[in-house]
Amino acid sequence: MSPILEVKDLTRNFGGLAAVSNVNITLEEGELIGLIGPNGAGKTTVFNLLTGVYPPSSGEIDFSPDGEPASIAGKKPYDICRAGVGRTFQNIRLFKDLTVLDNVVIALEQNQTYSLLSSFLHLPSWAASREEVLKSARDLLRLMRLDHKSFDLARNLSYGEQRHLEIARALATNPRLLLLDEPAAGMNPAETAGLTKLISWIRENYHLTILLIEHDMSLVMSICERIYVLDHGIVISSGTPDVVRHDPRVITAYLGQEASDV
Ligand SMILES: Nc1ncnc2c1ncn2[C@@H]1O[C@H](COP(=O)(O)OP(=O)(O)OP(=O)(O)O)[C@@H](O)[C@H]1O
Repeated sequence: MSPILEVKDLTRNFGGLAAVSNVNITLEEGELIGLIGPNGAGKTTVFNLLTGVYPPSSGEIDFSPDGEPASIAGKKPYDICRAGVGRTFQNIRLFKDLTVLDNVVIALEQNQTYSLLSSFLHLPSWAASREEVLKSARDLLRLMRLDHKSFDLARNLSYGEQRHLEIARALATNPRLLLLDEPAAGMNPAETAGLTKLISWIRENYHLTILLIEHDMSLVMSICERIYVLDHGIVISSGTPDVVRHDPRVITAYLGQEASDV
């Protein structure tokens, strides 16, 4: 059985800067893995390469949702999403002037196959599928504890709630691999503790593989089975939280930042 994701010698240059350099990452199906590193280490660039925001300068990305590896390097974001890679963003990206419910409905509808004509004519096939979409949207909002906010505008949610809504939207695309970019950013310790439990629960119940960028070390160390550490675009360490936490290269990389957190 192939790993669900195999990143091989992935490199991305911006002008003279190697933002990501010969990165190798392997994710087995069902794993919950952390990607950490100081500011500017290249973490979000890795996500942008995995989701087609940028093509790699070189290297390969094999995604195997059904055991058969297929290259997704350089593919368009929409195609990668349809293949089964969902993500959230460090800078929250919601339709802020739409309701919470509509934000999820739109994400769900990306996977719907009814024709434009049936939707225009409101045919029974469209109505049935619309009912299904609304039910799934409500289920996802309940799961993310946002059902009581369904008809609020997304812009009126708290920061933590907006992050929950982003996860609901990512789940709505029916991913096999979920990439979470700083899901706890801006949350208070109680919200972070709740989110930590929720991420584990989602992984189990949606049979997902999760790759997580996070600066909150308590979250990363408590739920990730393995961690990759990037610095200046290079993987400087990888292994269990215990191995990474005690790796002198990791401690050195974080010196000058909040190293004592690691
Ligand atoms: N589109 C771009 N054009 C030019 N440089 C870029 C671009 N995107 C990222 N970079 C540079 O690549 C390097 C890695 O950035 P990236 O955002 O991936 O780091 P990061 O580890 O996610 O940082 P942070 O933890 O601060 O979010 C940085 O030096 C950044 O300025």
